[in-house]
Amino acid sequence: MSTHSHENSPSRFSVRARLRSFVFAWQGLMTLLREQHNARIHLLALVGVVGLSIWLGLSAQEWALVLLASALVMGFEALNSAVEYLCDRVEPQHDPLIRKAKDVAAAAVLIAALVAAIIALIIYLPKLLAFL
Ligand SMILES: Nc1ncnc2c1ncn2[C@@H]1O[C@H](COP(=O)(O)OP(=O)(O)OP(=O)(O)O)[C@@H](O)[C@H]1O
Repeated sequence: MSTHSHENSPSRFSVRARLRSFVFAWQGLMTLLREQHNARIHLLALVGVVGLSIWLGLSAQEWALVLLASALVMGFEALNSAVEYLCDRVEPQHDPLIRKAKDVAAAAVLIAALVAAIIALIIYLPKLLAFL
C-alpha cells in the first residue's frame, strides 16, 4: 500500500522529479496518439489549421484564438480518454452510471469542438471569401 506523505508534507522541489513528470505526460501523449483515433484526427486537423493559418496570414490575436481553440479540443480529448480508461478499469460491464460518465466526458469534447468550428468560421470565412 502506498503512503500519502506528499499530502501532509510536500516534498522538496526537484528538477529531476519535474523532468520525470514531463516524461510521464509525454508518454500519455504517445498513448493518446497510438490508441485514440480521434486524437490522430485532431492532430491531422491541427496540421491543416496551422498550414491554412500561415497561408492566410493570421494576425497575432487570430493565431492566439485558433491555437487556444485547438488546445481546448485536444486537451478535452485527452481528459475524455483518461475518463474512458478509468471507467473501463472500474466497470468493464455495462453500467448506466459508466455510460453517463463517458457520455458527459465526450460532451466536453463536443462543446469545445463546436466552439472551435464557430471560431474557425469567424476567422477563416471572411478571408476565404475575399479570395473569390
Ligand atoms: N461500461 C459501459 N457501460 C455503459 N455504457 C458504456 C460502457 N462503455 C461504453 N459505453 C457507452 O458507449 C459509448 C462509447 O464508449 P467507448 O468507451 O467505446 O468510447 P469510444 O468509442 O472510445 O469513444 P470515443 O472514441 O468517441 O471517445 C460511451 O459514451 C457510452 O455511451
